Amino acid sequence: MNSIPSVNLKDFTSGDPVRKQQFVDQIGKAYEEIGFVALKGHLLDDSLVDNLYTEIKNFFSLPLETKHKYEIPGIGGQRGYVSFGKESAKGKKEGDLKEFWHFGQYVEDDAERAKEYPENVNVNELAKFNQVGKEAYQRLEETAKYVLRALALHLGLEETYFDNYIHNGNSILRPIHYPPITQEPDNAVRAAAHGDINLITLLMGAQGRGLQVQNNAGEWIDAIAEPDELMINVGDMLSRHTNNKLKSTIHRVINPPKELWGTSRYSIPFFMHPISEMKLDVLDSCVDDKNPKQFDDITAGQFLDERLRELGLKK
Ligand SMILES: O=C(O)CCC(=O)C(=O)O
Ligand SMILES: [Fe+2]
Repeated sequence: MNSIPSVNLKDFTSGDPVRKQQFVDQIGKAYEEIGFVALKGHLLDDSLVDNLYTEIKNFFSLPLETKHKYEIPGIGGQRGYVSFGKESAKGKKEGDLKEFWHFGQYVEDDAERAKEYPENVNVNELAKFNQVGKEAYQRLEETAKYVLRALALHLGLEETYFDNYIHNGNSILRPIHYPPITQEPDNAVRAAAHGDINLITLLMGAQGRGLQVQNNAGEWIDAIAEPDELMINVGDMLSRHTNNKLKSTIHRVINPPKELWGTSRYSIPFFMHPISEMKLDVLDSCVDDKNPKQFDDITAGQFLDERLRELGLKK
């Protein structure tokens, strides 16, 4: 496969069983082959998208001293600001050429769960930043819920199988700024090749060139979305849970050609995580003689912890 298939979530939510099943089949096939789809019909409206870009560009334009106030030690970068070069892909020593922010879960109906997560960090300098981030988080989370319902059906599970695992889950919304490149980056790239940790990722901002996905033949193909599309991919948690039936595909963000070094890239992934106690143990339905069980049993919380250490975010 050398392009990313496009699907429309409105088919799934249309109420028409034929269109619904078509969506399930299309996304299921795409995730078994390339692990990525471009999704139309998501739940973010244009004004929310515009406001979110405005707010995050305003934030990353603040003076470095101001941004540093929001870099909170001891929480593995799970909320607030993470400065340039801090995160490196698993197994790579050079840091990625990016700075980012994390909005986390807004737990409003479960005091015990609320205690488990670090609090969201409020930016005082920007009046609308916190509220716009929360709205985008919740719209993306709702969009992701429907995508997971479609995947549950594809896997032969109850449609709502994932619902209780993702309600108040440990998802994060990560606006990223890749600043202009000012000197020869040697071995460093905007984002080195990696698989995502989580269940699925919904990515805003894949409209420009930069994101590339490795297909089965090992070739890097461009993943470029239409203006009204989100890029959505399978992460390692879902790949483990399905014994690699659904593919967590390696992807990267390459540096622009030299004449475009002066431009920033802004992208905004929403990493959909379940609650920490969800067992990622391989589903029985994904094991047979031809596909023996490939992964040890582990919970989502343990798996996340392991990976944050490998990324240099947790000590
Ligand atoms: O910036 C992008 O387009 C993709 C970023 C990405 O893959 C990630 O943060 O996991
Ligand atoms: Fe990624």
